[in-house]
Amino acid sequence: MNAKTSGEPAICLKNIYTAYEGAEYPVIKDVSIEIRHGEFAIIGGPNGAGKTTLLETINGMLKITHGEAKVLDMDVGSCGRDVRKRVGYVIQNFSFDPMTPFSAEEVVLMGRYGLIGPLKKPSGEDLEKASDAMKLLGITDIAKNPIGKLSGGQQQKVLIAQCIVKEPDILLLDEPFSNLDLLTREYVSGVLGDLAKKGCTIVIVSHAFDALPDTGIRIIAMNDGKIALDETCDPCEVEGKIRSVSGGFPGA
Ligand SMILES: Nc1ncnc2c1ncn2[C@@H]1O[C@H](COP(=O)(O)OP(=O)(O)OP(=O)(O)O)[C@@H](O)[C@H]1O
Repeated sequence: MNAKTSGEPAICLKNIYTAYEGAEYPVIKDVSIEIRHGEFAIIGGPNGAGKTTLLETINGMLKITHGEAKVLDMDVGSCGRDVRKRVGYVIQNFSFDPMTPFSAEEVVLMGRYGLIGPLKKPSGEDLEKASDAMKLLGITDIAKNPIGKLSGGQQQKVLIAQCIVKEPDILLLDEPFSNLDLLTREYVSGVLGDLAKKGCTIVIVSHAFDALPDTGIRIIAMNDGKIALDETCDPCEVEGKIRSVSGGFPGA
């Protein structure tokens, strides 16, 4: 029985502390949250608050020093690799060398590799799913272009398509809108909202709140490694709520 059928939340953190290797103090401090299947959650808060660190904790990439973390019913500390097979993660700071020897469609197809298995060729179905994901993100016309020679926004759409083609149960996206123009932000946000309606849990770290889907948004605002606010509201209320816990600009 998987987490979806057992009625367990998709993500369940209890009194979690996470520290980077060699660091004296934890970044994430005593965080407890439950995020249900199909929820659309935004993690906000000031620079350095621990938002990326929280995503990487959920994805089993960092050492949990205290507490209990379960994702899709699996213990994150001992089953990180299995967790990552079912979680899509779009990282914040990506950069492709202009000479990277892969086309956009090859990068999208890489999202299927975990499902295909080692040393196996993609099937017709894999190619079809990659093609569908590219259509969904509106990048079919650049499919054959070298990834390193695309614009930042085009590369971002390729990386989102790569995660979608994996058909994950949870999608973690770190500032996915940072390179996208307003209309594209609105469109991609709608795509993510539709995925949530189909049961995929969406967790987005973002500083941009002007193009959220028209659905209940769970806001998790962080400050200094802790949860400062956790509630569900309408999209138009998100920015005000994040501002209310972010404080002023340091030095202002
Ligand atoms: N690889 C690392 N090793 C050690 N400390 C790190 C590492 N990455 C981040 N940190 C520290 O963890 C803290 C939280 O960083 P994190 O990237 O999670 O913040 P954030 O809220 O995502 O910030 P931003 O909005 O600027 O992206 C910061 O104090 C940062 O210096």
